[in-house]
Amino acid sequence: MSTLNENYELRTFEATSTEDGASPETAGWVQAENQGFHGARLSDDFVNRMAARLAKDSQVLTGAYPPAHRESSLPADYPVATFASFEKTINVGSGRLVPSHLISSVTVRPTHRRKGLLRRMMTQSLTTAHAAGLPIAALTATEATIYRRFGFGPATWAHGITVATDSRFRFLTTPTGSAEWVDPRELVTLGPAIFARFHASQVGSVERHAGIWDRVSGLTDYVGKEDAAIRAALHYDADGEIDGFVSYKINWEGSKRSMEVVDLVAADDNAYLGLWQYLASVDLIDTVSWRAGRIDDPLSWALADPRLVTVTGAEDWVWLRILDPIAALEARPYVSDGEIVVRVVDELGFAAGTFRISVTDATGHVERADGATPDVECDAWVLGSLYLGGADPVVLRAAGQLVEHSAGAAGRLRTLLASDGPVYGITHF
Ligand SMILES: CC(=O)SCCNC(=O)CCNC(=O)[C@H](O)C(C)(C)COP(=O)(O)OP(=O)(O)OC[C@H]1O[C@@H](n2cnc3c(N)ncnc32)[C@H](O)[C@@H]1OP(=O)(O)O
Repeated sequence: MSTLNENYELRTFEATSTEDGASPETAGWVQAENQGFHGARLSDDFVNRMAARLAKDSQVLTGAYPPAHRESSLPADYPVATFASFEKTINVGSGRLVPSHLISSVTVRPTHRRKGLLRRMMTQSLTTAHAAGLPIAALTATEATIYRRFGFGPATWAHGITVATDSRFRFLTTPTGSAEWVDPRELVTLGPAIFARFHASQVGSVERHAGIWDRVSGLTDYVGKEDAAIRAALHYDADGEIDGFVSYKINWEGSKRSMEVVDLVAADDNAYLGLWQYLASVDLIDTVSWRAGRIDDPLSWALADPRLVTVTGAEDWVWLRILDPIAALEARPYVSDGEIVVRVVDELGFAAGTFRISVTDATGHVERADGATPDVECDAWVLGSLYLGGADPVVLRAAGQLVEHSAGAAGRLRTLLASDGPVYGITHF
């Protein structure tokens, strides 16, 4: 790798916003990050709003600044590369919420790419998180080819679905409760408590950051404009307590009328089906699409005609990186007892070594076993994919990404790392 990137100054600072607005450093970083994702130039008001959101989550921002600023270039406050990290919890099963290092906003200006700036910012950030004792790092990726080299593996997935909501839509068992329209802007206040219940119960869920609520409520789109086309409904349980919401947009294209779900959060299974009942009850609509459907979707099992649900796409969602295998593997729950020795190869070193995982009475004990013969061997990114139980070691062995040193070991690892429920999440960051 070229050492050209060493000429750049990396500055790391907390996102800062006061009553007077964003600090100049934060404002420049926000503009640069937005342009890195090909966004339109942002108004000062929206930059201040974004900065306030980043500051609310104590996001730590890194910018790369070239050694010499060209007079005719963008302002010197605009870094040529951006990187953000912040701490949130991930549900690793049985309601266990593990503090995690979330990485976001990774951009490098095209005129400065492939000089190792991403590698430098990533290595620095992971080293800091590891030193701080965070067992896991996580991100959502624009491209699936970037992050394996840094030890991240896909760990949760989503299905794009389109559901026919015409007169054939009928549940085998009717969910209880009812739905009611709400001003979508209310979701900024009502949404977080509903999400907290989802998050506490769903393995694979990532705690949400403050910026999400502006978008799902239509308060601001990606360039700061209000999206007044967003509509929303709440779901109430049989006792009248709010237990779910959906926000959505309606598309009219000639005679085709469809709805697109922006966000759907349910505190439990009944509320989930109740929200679909509501969506299917909207007149003049033929289909409802959602980018973030579950892989194991109860919807198709609940419907009299499961063929109403069409899977239109499959997407990797959260990518995990194990920073501390012992802490991470002891933090998650186990559904069966057993023992296995795993060797992890990690170019960056954080997860490298041989580890014995012993589970007794559903409690995991993990220790270094560097002299022991491993049962299986894999790269750090594979461990990230296996960690929550959403990926199958037997399939990874078939793909040539997990090596079995003792017969049947991939199958034993599958049993040992099985999750206590379908792995899924609805947080993009
Ligand atoms: C978590 C998130 O925020 S996801 C968002 C990612 N950002 C984007 O998609 C915005 C557009 N793209 C970019 O800004 C840049 O091209 C980035 C951030 C993807 C890469 O930044 P660069 O500084 O060019 O990467 P850098 O030079 O450090 O490359 C590091 C390694 O990744 C590889 N790499 C970089 N970009 C890509 C890519 N898009 N696809 C595959 N490999 C890549 C490089 O070849 C290099 O490999 P090596 O070190 O193993 O030889």
